[in-house]
Amino acid sequence: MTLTLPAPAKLNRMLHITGQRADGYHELQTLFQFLEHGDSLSFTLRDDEAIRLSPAIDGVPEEANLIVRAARLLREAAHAQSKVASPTALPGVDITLEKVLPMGGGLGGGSSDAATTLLALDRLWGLELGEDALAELGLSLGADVPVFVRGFAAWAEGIGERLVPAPLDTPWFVVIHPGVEVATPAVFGHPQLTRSSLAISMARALQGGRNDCEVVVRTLYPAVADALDWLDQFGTARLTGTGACVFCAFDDARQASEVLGRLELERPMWHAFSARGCNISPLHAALASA
Ligand SMILES: C[C@@](CO)(OP(=O)(O)O)[C@H](O)COP(=O)(O)OP(=O)(O)OC[C@H]1O[C@@H](n2ccc(N)nc2=O)[C@H](O)[C@@H]1O
Ligand SMILES: Nc1ncnc2c1ncn2[C@@H]1O[C@H](COP(=O)(O)OP(=O)(O)O)[C@@H](O)[C@H]1O
Repeated sequence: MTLTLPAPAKLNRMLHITGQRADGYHELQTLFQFLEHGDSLSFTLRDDEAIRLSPAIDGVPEEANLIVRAARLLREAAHAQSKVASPTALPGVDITLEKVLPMGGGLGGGSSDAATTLLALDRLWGLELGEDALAELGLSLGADVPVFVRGFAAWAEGIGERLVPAPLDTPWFVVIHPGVEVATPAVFGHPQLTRSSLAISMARALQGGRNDCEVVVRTLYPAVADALDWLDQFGTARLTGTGACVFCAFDDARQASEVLGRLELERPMWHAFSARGCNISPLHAALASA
């Protein structure tokens, strides 16, 4: 049996940096929302214990791939929680990845792939570890993984692990990838990064907010600044996460596709897509009917 599930993108509708912890990680306030657009993963159990991913992602060795890491971590956790006698007592799995989301794009593709892997294998292996345990495992893989495990649009605090549901509007978005890959540690390590925004309430954030990474990312990546300025003529353009993708909201699909048409003529070198925002992750919608 093969289980095929989506790994949707996320947007950070706003992102404020309110401090830095002793371990160097930054404290954030951010609004996460999912997009009806993303990667797709298929899982088929094997007769032996191997975990295999294909195709490989260029430049990401298998042992660093968040999909393989998530599968191995889940197997160890199942053993640690006495669900199985040994990690290799669970059948191996063939995982096929259809990669759509750009890497280092701020769309959370790697994190979303990891969350989809945790939920898919929890189901296929019959583990029922529970969402709290899966979110905690996810957090050890990356700060963005828990929101994809939980599957609801969220107001996030801490490093992104303290989540409460956020009643966001669900417009259509145009998302532009200006052709550069942003290194998240380079942004968070930058001396000029704002690290002391005042903490605000979710209600206030829902009325609009900035992305505190934007100033530094504009300086480090002129292509991102160019994309923000181009998109700003149609509304309020924002960076998602640490970039490189930028987005702008539209009332309907028609307006979004008109902007994509303009983009093709005026900036043919940029990749872009349009997709609707959603407050329940497409992963959870798919799991409910699988
Ligand atoms: C900023 C956000 C917002 O959604 O998005 P992205 O642009 O990466 O998608 C995330 O919190 C990113 O999460 P994620 O991409 O999982 O980051 P991690 O792998 O945990 O961390 C990469 C590196 O970024 C820095 N980092 C990350 C998160 C954070 N709150 N503070 C940090 O200082 C650390 O140097 C860390 O080593
Ligand atoms: N399955 C995966 N998909 C994408 N990136 C991955 C994956 N596994 C590991 N990575 C690594 O994680 C980095 C961040 O990827 P990604 O989550 O797509 O970007 P971002 O955090 O900016 O949204 C990549 O540059 C890559 O080195």
